Amino acid sequence: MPSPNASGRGQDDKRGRLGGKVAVVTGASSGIGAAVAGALAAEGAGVALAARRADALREVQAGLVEGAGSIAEATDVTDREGVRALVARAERELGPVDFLVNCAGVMYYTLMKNLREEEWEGTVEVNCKGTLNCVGAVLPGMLSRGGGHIVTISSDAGRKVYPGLAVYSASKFFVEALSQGLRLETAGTGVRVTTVQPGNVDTGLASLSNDEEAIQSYGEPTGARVLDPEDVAASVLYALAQPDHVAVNEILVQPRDEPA
Ligand SMILES: NC(=O)C1=CN([C@@H]2O[C@H](COP(=O)(O)OP(=O)(O)OC[C@H]3O[C@@H](n4cnc5c(N)ncnc54)[C@H](OP(=O)(O)O)[C@@H]3O)[C@@H](O)[C@H]2O)C=CC1
Ligand SMILES: N[C@@H](C=O)C(=O)O
Repeated sequence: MPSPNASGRGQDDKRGRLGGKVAVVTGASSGIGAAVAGALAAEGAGVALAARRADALREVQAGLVEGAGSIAEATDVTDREGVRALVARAERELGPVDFLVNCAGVMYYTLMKNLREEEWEGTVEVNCKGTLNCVGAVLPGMLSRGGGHIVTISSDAGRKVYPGLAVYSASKFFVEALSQGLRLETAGTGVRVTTVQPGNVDTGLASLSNDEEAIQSYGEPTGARVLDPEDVAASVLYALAQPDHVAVNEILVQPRDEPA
């Protein structure tokens, strides 16, 4: 699905803070990923949008500002070869990948005693292995070019475990540990690694849950004004738009009235 305005590196170099850069954004079919794709395109980056739902991706792509090159590629992040194909296409049609923004994720409110083992497994597959697949697909190119930036949407649940979200929290602790390790190992190579840790955001994420006992115990909204996906996209943009010598390693961004 190339956009009519798909363009390679260089054509928009002077437009926006990210002109001439190329980003792969996973989870771009909705919520935070869609907002990130929009924010990066508005700053002049070429964007490869990835998620499983092709129609939803196309809709997000159609809403991007005119002029930014983009592609939309139906991708399941749990499929390592599919992720490699996504990155290969992005490089072919947009240029070498400067930014990976890992937004694909799932979350199920569930109590451990209720043994929702398929949900446990799905969480590990998407949030942990999916993130690894994406990192693995871009890291060699970034290292060989001496630069790149990997941003992962973690969670405030990557800093503190929430009841009803034990496996989800574990998956976000995983991405925090992975990102810390990657950051330490790539220091001096030009690669930057950031985690963004949002609190509650107004997206459809919570609608995956159907363990009523867990939802009633821990998953009901507090009534506080939560974040919009665009608030999280602004944090991603802040990290990506820093001067070369600056690394914004972690950003905790929560609703004002839901500190944790
Ligand atoms: N909403 C919130 O309160 C918070 C969310 N987060 C994190 O933000 C990220 C985005 O979630 P959010 O925007 O809220 O929720 P959404 O449900 O709107 O977005 C989730 C995205 O992940 C994609 N996705 C899910 N499974 C796969 C898969 N196997 N392969 C590729 N893409 C997949 C979905 O696309 P598709 O179905 O088309 O594949 C969708 O685009 C998640 O990592 C979540 O943990 C963190 C803190 C708070
Ligand atoms: N806010 C977090 C958990 O409660 C999340 O949605 O990741």
